[in-house]
Amino acid sequence: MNIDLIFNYFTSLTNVQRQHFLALEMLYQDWNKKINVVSRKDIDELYLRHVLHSLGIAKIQQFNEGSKILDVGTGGGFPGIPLAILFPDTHFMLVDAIGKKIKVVQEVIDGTKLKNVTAVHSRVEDIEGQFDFIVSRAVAAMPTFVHWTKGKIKKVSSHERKNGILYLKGGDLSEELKDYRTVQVFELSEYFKEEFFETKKVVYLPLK
Ligand SMILES: C[S@@+](CC[C@H](N)C(=O)[O-])C[C@H]1O[C@@H](n2cnc3c(N)ncnc32)[C@H](O)[C@@H]1O
Repeated sequence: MNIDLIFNYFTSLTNVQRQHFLALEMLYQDWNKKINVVSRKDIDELYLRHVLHSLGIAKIQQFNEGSKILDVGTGGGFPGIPLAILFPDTHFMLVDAIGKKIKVVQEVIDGTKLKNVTAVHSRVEDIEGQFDFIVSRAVAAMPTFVHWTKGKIKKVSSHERKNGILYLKGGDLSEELKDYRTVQVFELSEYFKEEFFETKKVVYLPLK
């Protein structure tokens, strides 16, 4: 596995952040044997396909100290765990409807001793509270996702960019996004040169 990918694209990490990123390899290798949260093929490319991909959101949006981020349908912790390592002063709530996935996320939180992450076993529709941004990857088409997360984004922004959804998506999104006039699509190939990112994007949908 190639941790250098992370260190080369994020050059100002502290020692603690580097240790956290390094720890992910063992934790996911171990836990994935017990509870499958990452496909067998992908686990060998954890740093590329999961960690660096998750961090693509940070190339578009940096999170302020004290802000609150919700990761919907986090599965094994993506994109929430890598982002929580990168932004230790921001609070992340990671939610998934499947308990055994949240079990793995909790083990990763305990194993890294991350203090700024809460893992919650719930459908997102049942989550209370409001967040600055909602992040996600591979959970639902945008209309369904917007419906599920309605009312969960704070109206007042503490970032220059308006609060909203930051969603990792791939491929042709013209049909899926055609009804959203304010949506912005950022190509991750502009930030990461690996072939994996050729079709990968961050979709930003500001709160109405
Ligand atoms: C394909 S997985 C993606 C996992 C992770 N985001 C990733 O990219 O590796 C989709 C996840 O969304 C979760 N999910 C689907 N609908 C949900 C809902 N309404 N509330 C919470 N989690 C949900 C599923 O349980 C599943 O773990």
